[in-house]
Amino acid sequence: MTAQHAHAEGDGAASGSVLDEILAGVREDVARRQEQVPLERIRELAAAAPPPLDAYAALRRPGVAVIAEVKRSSPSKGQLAEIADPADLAGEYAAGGARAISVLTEGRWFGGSLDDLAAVRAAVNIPVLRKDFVVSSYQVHEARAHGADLVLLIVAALEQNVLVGLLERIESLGMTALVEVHDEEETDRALEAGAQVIGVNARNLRTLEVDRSVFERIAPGLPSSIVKIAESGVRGPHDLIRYASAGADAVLVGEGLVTQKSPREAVAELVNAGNHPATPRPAR
Ligand SMILES: O=C(O)c1ccccc1NCC(=O)[C@H](O)[C@H](O)COP(=O)(O)O
Repeated sequence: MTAQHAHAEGDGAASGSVLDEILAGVREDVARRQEQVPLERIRELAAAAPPPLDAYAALRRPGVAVIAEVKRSSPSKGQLAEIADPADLAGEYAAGGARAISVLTEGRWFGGSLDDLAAVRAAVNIPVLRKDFVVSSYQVHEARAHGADLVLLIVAALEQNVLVGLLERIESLGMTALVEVHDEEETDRALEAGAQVIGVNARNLRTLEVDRSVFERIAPGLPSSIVKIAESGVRGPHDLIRYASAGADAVLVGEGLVTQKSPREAVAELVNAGNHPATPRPAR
């Protein structure tokens, strides 16, 4: 099945197999890259990279932080935007006041790459997230070697012992893990694993539908020390304010930015809403 198939027919999503299909492709791609650049070499490159930025501190600063995503396409929507120069887009996001940049590095479904990550890293001085389907420590070292400060871990994609191991590996390299959940059970697993930054993704991985109320259900139960990120479904300031009312420290936004004529202005609008005195602040 292709990304276009899932978008056009919705069948892969309904069958619950989109995540499995993505993971199968990711495993093949990682194995191929590892043949070209062995683990030992990628570890050396990671060790030689400039030190990571403190993403936890950046996302805890006052106001609702905007994490702006470099997103070309997706299983739910197919192609969203031609992004010829991800570094330029990231520069626009940063100029608009984004607190961090998310870079999708998965190639088959999202049209991303590690080259995108490296280009964005070189262009901005704010934390950069490797947003991918990370299942192995090789990918964590790759992330660091290409300048990531944050790495996404999707609880639904990982056995608990693997989640714990990857989280520890990310932290041992000085990076921050953004641990993504979709329901209460995954949230318990994220907390048990020791996550400090939790993203509640409103997009259901089976149906690909966005349900913003999932954040409203889960976020209030999270300890105040946890950075709470609302992922997906922000189409304008009204969605940011809705998530802020439920305790969001940050929102992660893709489609709502890449489809705008001026991504810089679109980010600035969200940032202004996040800083507005009337916008609720998370309880600390
Ligand atoms: O975007 C998708 O269709 C998708 C499908 C399956 C797994 C992940 C998917 N997206 C990754 C993301 O989490 C989003 O890119 C991110 O939260 C931004 O969402 P949005 O602002 O709604 O583009």
